[in-house]
Amino acid sequence: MENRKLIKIATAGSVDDGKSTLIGRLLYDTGSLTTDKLEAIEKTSRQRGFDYLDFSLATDGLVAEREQGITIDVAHIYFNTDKTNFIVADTPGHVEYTRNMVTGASTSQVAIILIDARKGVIEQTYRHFFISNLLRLSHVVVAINKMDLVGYDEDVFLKIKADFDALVEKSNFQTEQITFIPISALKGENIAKKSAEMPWYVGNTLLDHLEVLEPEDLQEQAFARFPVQYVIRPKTDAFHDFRGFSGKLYGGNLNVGDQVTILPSFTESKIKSIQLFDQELEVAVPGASITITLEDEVDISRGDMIVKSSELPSSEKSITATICQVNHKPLKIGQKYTLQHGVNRVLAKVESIQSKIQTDFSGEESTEALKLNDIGKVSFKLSKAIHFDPYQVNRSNGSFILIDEGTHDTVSVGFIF
Ligand SMILES: Nc1nc2c(ncn2[C@@H]2O[C@H](COP(=O)(O)OP(=O)(O)OP(=O)(O)O)[C@@H](O)[C@H]2O)c(=O)[nH]1
Repeated sequence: MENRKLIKIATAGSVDDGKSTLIGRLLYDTGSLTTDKLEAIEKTSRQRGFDYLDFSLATDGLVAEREQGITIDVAHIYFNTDKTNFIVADTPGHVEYTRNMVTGASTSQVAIILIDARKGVIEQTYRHFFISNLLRLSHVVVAINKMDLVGYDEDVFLKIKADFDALVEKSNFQTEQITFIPISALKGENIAKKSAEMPWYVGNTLLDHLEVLEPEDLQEQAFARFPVQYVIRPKTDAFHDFRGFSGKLYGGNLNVGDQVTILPSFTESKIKSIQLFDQELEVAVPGASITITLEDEVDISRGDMIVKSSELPSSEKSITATICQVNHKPLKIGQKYTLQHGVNRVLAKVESIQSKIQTDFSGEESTEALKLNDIGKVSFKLSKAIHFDPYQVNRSNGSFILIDEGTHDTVSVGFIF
């Protein structure tokens, strides 16, 4: 199997900063646009009387997807270079940007925060950076766009960089890397080719920078977590003893012979075999969709989690989490929701709202309710324990959604720290 790097990117920008244009330009410069699409862009640009190609048209007509039961406009756009596959989660900037960005970014490793060179750092830039921070995106690229409209002036770039640096200072953000790149998405300056207009900029082009990133995959440094998706019990006699547990492995490796604990029963056994399609493995790595069998006959059902006995997660009936409210109905103290953690569902009652967090880094304030797009710290009592890791250790095992029991709508996304 070809082993190409996969980089997942979240884009964040305010209305008209040029997000669509940038994505279209990346598609164009990597040869990822179909001839049909390119012809349509050329035709529409001509009709509109432009003397340039309007790449913002490239992402038009993409279907909105449903993610985790949230009706939300997140389009996943794919492009690739010789070495790397990229997925961009494109979320509209204008409406409900917090919930859109949270959803789009929660599976990404890299955030591109767009800033209009004419406007500089604005309030929404704070929010975008805050969310990148909250979701632990390991790399942030600050793309200062529309440099053509400020005469490709280095001083404009330096001023915005200084303002952003001041924001980083205020935030205590432990990012691995923040990179500033002056670009013109429209003209293609510093996207795939180095700009002759900005000789003062000595760094990489955006595409080169994205290609050399080695985003630390949080999952790979964590503990092995294997939520069981299916229990396989073939009926034929030949396979009488076979009982396989299928699912996707998150976190660390699992090996044949590992002593494991099955949650929530806390029963112990040993891994007898690991299969990947029809291949027998000694070791399974994170991200692999595998079927495992155990030495003992253990009662396991969908939603149970198999972990190494030496690496147990936290098991708690009371949790405190950072919540982003993604529904018009506010979250209030005393309310009950269905909390979905992986494939498991438990009842959750809001015990207290500890604070609402200001996304401009000005601090926290007390509140009785969290409204749409608010972010806050909330404590819950659960009907049953969930078995979780902190989000910074294992993203999938450290996050959850809250579902309204009446409407079945997702009302919040939560991250346990
Ligand atoms: N001069 C110049 N104009 C740009 C550049 N990038 C984008 N634009 C223009 O800015 C306007 C907004 O660009 P879009 O790409 O539609 O912006 P957006 O951020 O996707 O906007 P929303 O879709 O509303 O979120 C369009 O008229 C673009 O042609 C740039 O680098 N230079």
